[in-house]
Amino acid sequence: MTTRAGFIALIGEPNAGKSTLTNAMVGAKVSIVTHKVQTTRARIRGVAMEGDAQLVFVDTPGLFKPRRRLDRAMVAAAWGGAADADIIVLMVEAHRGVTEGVERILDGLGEIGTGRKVALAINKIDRVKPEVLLALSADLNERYDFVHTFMISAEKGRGVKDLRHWLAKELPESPWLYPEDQIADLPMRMIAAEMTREKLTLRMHQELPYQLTVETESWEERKDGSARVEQVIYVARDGHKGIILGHRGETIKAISKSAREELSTFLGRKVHLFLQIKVRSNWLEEKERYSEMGLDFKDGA
Ligand SMILES: Nc1nc2c(ncn2[C@@H]2O[C@H](COP(=O)(O)OP(=O)(O)OP(=O)(O)O)[C@@H](O)[C@H]2O)c(=O)[nH]1
Repeated sequence: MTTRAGFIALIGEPNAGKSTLTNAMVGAKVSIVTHKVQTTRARIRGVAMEGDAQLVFVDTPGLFKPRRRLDRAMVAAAWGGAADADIIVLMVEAHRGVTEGVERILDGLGEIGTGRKVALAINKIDRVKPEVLLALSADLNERYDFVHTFMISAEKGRGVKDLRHWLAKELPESPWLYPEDQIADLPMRMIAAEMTREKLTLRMHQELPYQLTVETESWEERKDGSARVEQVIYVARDGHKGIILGHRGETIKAISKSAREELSTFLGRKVHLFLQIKVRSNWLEEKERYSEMGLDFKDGA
């Protein structure tokens, strides 16, 4: 069997609908993988299967006019994600048309886009009349040589199938980048633990993030449709516990809030998240900790 696989970067102004489209692409059929890939500059947003092709969507921060240093770093990261991708899809909002921001992105594409497949996806078509769409498509195609133009509504799911089908066809022949069963089976509780670990990593400094691990201890589906999730943060030292708790527990509260919000958005329903910190000086030597992370524990290693 010939398989195809590759990275697809969705770029566009903030609010163009990149996250909505990723979710629509991944759909119910497959799970989504949310984790940082150390070797790639961008974050993997979702993995979708289409026939024999595996589509890996990479998240890029919205492209906007950088003002501060942080802005510049984010925009650079977005372009970095795009430059590493096999296919770039530029998302433009139908009702906003060619804004200054879109013009700037087109200029950027001119610089990095040569020899790459760049498709145009005019999103939010539910918000405009067909004649507006045709004019916009013509205008954009005059400004940049897109290999294909799609008219979509990521939110309503219109045109999403066609786009996914096309992407699958255009990806290079390659073995899958993620084992199919791993994606399908990646347990939700592991993804949820990763989300909390990510929030911890963002807040903690230096080596602390490498000395902790997060496990989901219990996951209870409640009658009202919400989920009750209990997680344990294992730290290696007593002092680390205090740092994660923060003054009057403020740090852990903030971490818990952002992890809960992300998980809740991901699941599309309410989540009650409870975090507990346990000190286990030797957790790095414990076999169960590794299997919880989906890693092999190598004896003697
Ligand atoms: N009417 C309409 N709204 C949409 C459509 N797609 C996305 N939206 C809305 O547009 C808003 C932004 O969507 P996101 O998917 O968060 O946009 P994004 O590009 O990921 O935004 P950033 O992460 O800020 O870069 C949300 O309120 C969506 O509900 C669409 O097809 N039609």
